[in-house]
Amino acid sequence: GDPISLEMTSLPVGWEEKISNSTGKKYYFNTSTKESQWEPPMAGEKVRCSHILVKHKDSRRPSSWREETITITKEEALEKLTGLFERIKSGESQFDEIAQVESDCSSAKRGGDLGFFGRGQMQKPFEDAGFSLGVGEMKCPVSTDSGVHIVKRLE
Ligand SMILES: O=C(N[C@H](Cc1nc2ccccc2[nH]1)C(=O)O)c1cc2ccccc2s1
Repeated sequence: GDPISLEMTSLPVGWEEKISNSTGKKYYFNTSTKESQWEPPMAGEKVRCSHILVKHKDSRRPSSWREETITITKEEALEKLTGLFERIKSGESQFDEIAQVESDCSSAKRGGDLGFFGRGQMQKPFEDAGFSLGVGEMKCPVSTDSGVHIVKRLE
């Protein structure tokens, strides 16, 4: 039969090893995020999520680009969040358009896109939601010290 080609796959999917033209040193390039880094990418599993955050008066930092001092209660924040979630589920509005206008996270500028993250990088309830979702799925509400979120897994 055909010779079996054994390819040593030590890099996570989407990463390539390259040689720097200026230094001749090895570096690593992510073909989907276009990120490059000198250290080999952690082989740990990663997910890419976007989110919509509604902060409230008890949030860790009750301030955002939207509002200097956030005074709504957690209950009011949840009511706002579920209203946004209904608009997204009904197809009335797109997730990224809502995030750009309504999210209290600075990622609002990127339609809520947080990029890729591995375990141990985000607050635990958010991480657990991100790693429990299938690609394209959403979870609402997810509560962290920052406020209440709609989480959507992108990759
Ligand atoms: O922690 C952030 N922003 C905080 C709010 C916040 N708290 C979070 C908790 C979990 C996941 C995302 C979260 N965003 C803020 O603006 O007060 C991040 C902003 C951005 C922007 C781009 C990519 C990653 C991140 S993480």
